Amino acid sequence: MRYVSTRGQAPTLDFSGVLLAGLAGDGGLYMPETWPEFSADDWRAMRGLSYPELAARVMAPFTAGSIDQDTLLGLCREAYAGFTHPATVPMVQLDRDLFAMELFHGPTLAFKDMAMQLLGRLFDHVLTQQDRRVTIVGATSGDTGSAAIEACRDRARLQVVILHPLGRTSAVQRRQMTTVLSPNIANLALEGTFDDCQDMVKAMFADAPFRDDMQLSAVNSINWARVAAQIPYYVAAALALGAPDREVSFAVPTGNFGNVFAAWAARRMGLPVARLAIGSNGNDILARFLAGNDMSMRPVTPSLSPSMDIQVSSNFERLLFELLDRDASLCAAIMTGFRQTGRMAVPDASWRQATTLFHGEALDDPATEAEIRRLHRETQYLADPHSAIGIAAARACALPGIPTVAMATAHPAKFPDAMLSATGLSPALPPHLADLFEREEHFRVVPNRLDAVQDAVRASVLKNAA
Ligand SMILES: Cc1ncc(COP(=O)(O)O)c(C=O)c1O
Ligand SMILES: N[C@@H](CCOP(=O)(O)O)C(=O)O
Repeated sequence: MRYVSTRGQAPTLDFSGVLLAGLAGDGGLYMPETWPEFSADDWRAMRGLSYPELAARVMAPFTAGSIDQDTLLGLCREAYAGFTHPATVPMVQLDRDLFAMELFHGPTLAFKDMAMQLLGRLFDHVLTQQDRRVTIVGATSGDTGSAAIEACRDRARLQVVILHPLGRTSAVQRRQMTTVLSPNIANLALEGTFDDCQDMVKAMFADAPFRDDMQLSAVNSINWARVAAQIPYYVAAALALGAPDREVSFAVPTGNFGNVFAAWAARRMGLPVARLAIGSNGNDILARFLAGNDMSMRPVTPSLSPSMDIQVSSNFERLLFELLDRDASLCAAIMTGFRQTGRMAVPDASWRQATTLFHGEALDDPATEAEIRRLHRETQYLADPHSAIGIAAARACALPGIPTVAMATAHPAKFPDAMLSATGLSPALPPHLADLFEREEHFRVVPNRLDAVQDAVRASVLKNAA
């Protein structure tokens, strides 16, 4: 499989190339040159597979030409062996046609482990083949960082530098990152928002001498491999509910648009998906877009669901590229205009097309807390603030007779204050994290300036090389 940039000016690459490149050289995002499609019989043949087998089957067309199928299956088996639930991604029935798929049974208790546990191994495999080292720079609003650190710690060919927004994650999220003291891990606390962190990552990629000198790579969902590894659990959910002989809908708490774009990709590959409901917090740019084609940036406000405190949803560019029938120069022009004006000029026809599949629902903090409380009272289910937003979106956007699966993206113990305030309960961290608050923390505060961040990245690479 070859990959093309959404902005049309970068060379096409194979899967290994895309994995290591992260962001395309023209600032765009890599997309499969053509979409693989599975027939109804292909989907039926996947029923009964274990999760690692299913993941390898679904991802095989994307890695074809770079990674052979046996190797991919072996990596998938290793990646999901450490998940604490035997089903890897169990589903809980909340109502007659409403289910929650729990994606948080990996080591860092959020859905990011689903892709990151595989990505760490894919990086190791490809870098060993090519005898190379890379520096991973990542931006996190709370969960990507710890999942990347856990997946990449102590890997000799990887240096990992994670930027988080100072004071804007939960204490559990921050400590999951900053208490990992491995020499190949560095944590930078940026004086800014997650969007600033993400902009820094993109700016470092745009600085070609720096990018080449540091051998930069990415683990955010701007890296296609992240999105590809998030597709299989949508397939698992749909098959469990009767696909391909029955339609399903998904509801996804959304920030950077990577998770819900994986659902879109599953549909594009032939999975019968009726509706995609997007849940947002008060940072509701995507809900405003779907309601009235208003994709205009507003200042980010901290919320009970900090991982979704995002205004620039990077993966929206991938959907836009498709909505524009893959017109890369128009896509590039719209994205450049967005960064210049803070408003994205999506053509009306594309917006209308998006609204035939996507529906948005935004919950402010009081509504999020009310949803957590209601769920607990009526079903005894403890949903973290992000998952609760997804479940509320599922209820608001459900189609009669079609089951909706809401993605439960984080364990409630990651957000103890919100859970306590909503339910009076504070779920315990699992045994491997029980002493998290006694561990030593290490991170460096950096000003919101590219030169300061680049200096810190360079210093961490030199320190580990010494
Ligand atoms: C717990 C949780 N839920 C939802 C999201 C939003 O997912 P995405 O950024 O893929 O839209 C995130 C962050 O990405 C998250 O950490
Ligand atoms: N919510 C994320 C933000 C980054 O998203 P990604 O999927 O692009 O890595 C986080 O928790 O860090």
